[in-house]
Amino acid sequence: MDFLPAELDQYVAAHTAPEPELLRQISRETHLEVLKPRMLSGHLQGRTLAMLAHMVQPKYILEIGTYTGYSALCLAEGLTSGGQLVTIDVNEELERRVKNYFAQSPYRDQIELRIGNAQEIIPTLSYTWDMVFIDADKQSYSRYFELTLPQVRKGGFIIIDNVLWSGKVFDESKSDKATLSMRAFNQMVHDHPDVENVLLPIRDGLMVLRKL
Ligand SMILES: C[S@@+](CC[C@H](N)C(=O)[O-])C[C@H]1O[C@@H](n2cnc3c(N)ncnc32)[C@H](O)[C@@H]1O
Repeated sequence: MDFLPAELDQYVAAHTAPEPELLRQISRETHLEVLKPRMLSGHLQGRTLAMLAHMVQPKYILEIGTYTGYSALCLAEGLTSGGQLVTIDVNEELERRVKNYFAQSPYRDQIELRIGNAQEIIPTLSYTWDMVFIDADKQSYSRYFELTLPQVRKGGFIIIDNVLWSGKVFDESKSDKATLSMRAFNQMVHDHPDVENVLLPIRDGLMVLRKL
C-alpha cells in the first residue's frame, strides 16, 4: 500500500533517479504476466534499496523472497567487486523468468538464485551477511529474523518489507492473525537488545535494523 497522496507520490517519483531499463521491463512484464504484481518493490522502494546498498557497500547480501528479481537487482547495484547476493524463493515456476532477467544484468555473475523453502536453505548458507532483505511469507518473519541475525556481521543491516501492513498495524480495530503477527514482530525487533531500528514509511513500510 502507498500512504502518500497521489500528487506527492508523483513528485517524489519525478525527483528520484529513474528506473534502469531492465527494471522497467521486469516491472512491466510482471504486471502483465505474473500473479500478484503488487508484490514487486517498484520504483521508489527499488531506488531506496539500491541507495542503501550503495551506502553500505556490502560484500554479501541475502534476500529472502525473490519473486521476479526486481529487488535483488536493485540491491546488487551496491555490491563491492567480488561481492555476492544470494536470493531465495520457494516458487519454482518463477525460476526460468528470473534467471533470464538476471542473465541480462551486469550483476549476473554476482547473483545466485536458490529455489526452495528459505527456512531450510538459510541454515545451510555459510556467509557472514552485510545486508539481509526479508520480503517473503510474513508469518515467518520472526523465524527469518532469528535465523539470519547470528549470520549478520556486527554493524550489518537487516531490512524488512511490509511492516506497516497496509496501515493495519496502527488500526486498533484490526485484529486478524496476520496483523497481530506483524504488530508483534515490529514490537519484538523494536525491543530487541541486539539491534537498533528505524521504521521508514516508504511504500508499505521498511524496517531497517542495524546489528549492535
Ligand atoms: C513479496 S514477494 C517478493 C518481492 C520481491 N522481493 C520484490 O521486491 O520484487 C514474496 C516472495 O516470497 C516467496 N516466498 C514465500 N514463502 C517463501 C518461503 N518459505 N521461502 C522462500 N520464498 C518464499 C514467494 O514465492 C514470493 O515470490
